[in-house]
Amino acid sequence: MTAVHDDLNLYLRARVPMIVLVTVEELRAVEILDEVRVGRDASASSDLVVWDFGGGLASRDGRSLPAAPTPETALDKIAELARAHPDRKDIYVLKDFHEFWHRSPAVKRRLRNLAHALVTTYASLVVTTHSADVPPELADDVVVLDMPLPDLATLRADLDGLIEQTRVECDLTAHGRARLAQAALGLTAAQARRAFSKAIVRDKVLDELDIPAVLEEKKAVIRASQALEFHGAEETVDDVGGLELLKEWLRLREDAFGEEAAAFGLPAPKGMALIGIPGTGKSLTAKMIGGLWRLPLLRLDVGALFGSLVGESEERLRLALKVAEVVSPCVLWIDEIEKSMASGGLDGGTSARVFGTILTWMQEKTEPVFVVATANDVGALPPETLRRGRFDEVFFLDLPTEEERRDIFTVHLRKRRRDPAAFDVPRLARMADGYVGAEIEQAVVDAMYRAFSEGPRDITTDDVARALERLVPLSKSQRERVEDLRAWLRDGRAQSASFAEAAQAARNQVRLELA
Ligand SMILES: Nc1ncnc2c1ncn2[C@@H]1O[C@H](COP(=O)(O)OP(=O)(O)OP(=O)(O)O)[C@@H](O)[C@H]1O
Repeated sequence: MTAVHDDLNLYLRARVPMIVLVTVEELRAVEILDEVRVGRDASASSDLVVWDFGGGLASRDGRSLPAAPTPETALDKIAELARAHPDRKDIYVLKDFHEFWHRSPAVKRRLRNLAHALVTTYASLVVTTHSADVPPELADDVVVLDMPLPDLATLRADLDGLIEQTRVECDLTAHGRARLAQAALGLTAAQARRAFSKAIVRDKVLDELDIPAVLEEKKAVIRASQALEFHGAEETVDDVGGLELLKEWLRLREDAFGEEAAAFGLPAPKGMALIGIPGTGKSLTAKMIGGLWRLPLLRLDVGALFGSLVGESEERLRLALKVAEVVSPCVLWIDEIEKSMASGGLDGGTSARVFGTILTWMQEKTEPVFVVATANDVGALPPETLRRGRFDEVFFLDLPTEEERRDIFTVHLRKRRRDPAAFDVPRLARMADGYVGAEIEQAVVDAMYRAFSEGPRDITTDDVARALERLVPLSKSQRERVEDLRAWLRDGRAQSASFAEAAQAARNQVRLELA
């Protein structure tokens, strides 16, 4: 039994007349409702009756039911049936109703009437829909229940069932089976079944090699949701130059999602915001956290949330957040969160609603999903966004200090298989005052191109120095924008990400006070 079984059972017992079950998994929803019905009353005095636009009313118990080709007739017939047998604990499931309840006042009215009429019977009405967009007139009469994606136990049971059914050769231990089921977390039951079946069909054996295959399948499905993307844990702490304070903060929380931490009474970290000038390593840091904490990293592309149909954006967002919850513990990286506010109300309030949904979810989430929100335009963010309670810490990634620039040159020279000791890194770091990490990387790469085209010969400090001179850093070309952002830091609204910077800020503060 899952939490959704318990919730449904509770509402049915409480005789709530109408339940709206929000899910993309219609089949699973009907199965769960049937399990709840049987668990509650296995006698012949309860039936599960499903209506859809193509098939009319259909009884689980094979009873013959009146024809009901339209939503209006369906509601009328259900009212008649319930009135004729007020003691039956029948569950009527209505599919496709979201297609009608916004468009037809007659459907809306009949639904309300039916909900009121069912109060005097033992029958219940369940509407399955993929959108929680219930018409406001019905809000008083319904309970909206979000059906989560299948949990590990459900997927494990499905996998075991499939293995038995197909009699496939299974080389997996119990632990291996659990890992295979875990790889499918975040998929719907049907998608998981497809991924398992594909793995079985591939070589007629189920073994450890199928785990990456199921993970790949999951990546593809999640990518198709258009707003979420899986990232492998490829970045390590060594790929990030500087940002020592930020790294220290993360290291301290490295094991915070484990069982031991929970037993110790530690709350799981909620999230962090990374604010800063473009190219200072915000995205890089987000990717590094997944690697450092050995957690799956999901990137939510806020821009991709926005669909052309009404309600589509919120729908995509809700699905994405659901996936993150079910995959948890995980890191959810909300890239360029300010984009969700970007249209300035020109889209009929969609962006404001999307943004509001993200903030409310962050405030209320109970699953261990660590949110990393990145932004480089704080002007677009309402001030309450970065309130404590939502984030454990707000970090500001400033222009790198000289020491950090040395670190960043070292990282990128090493990355390109060059020995940093063969370069005058301190000279380059001094020259690169005002350059961000991305620009330093670009200078190294530009120098390599030049050296390659002139020989090829190996690159030297002078090549990199010349590449730096050719580059106009953002801190110069967009001085005002950069200064605005830095002023924001000075206002004390964020924690500096670098040790040296923090020390410098403290020194400046002391100087200011003395003056
Ligand atoms: N501190 C750093 N150490 C090493 N490399 C860095 C650092 N900062 C930036 N880089 C390099 O620059 C690239 C781009 O940086 P990144 O995308 O992380 O910046 P960002 O702050 O997210 O920028 P934007 O706001 O434009 O998305 C990184 O992939 C990395 O190669």
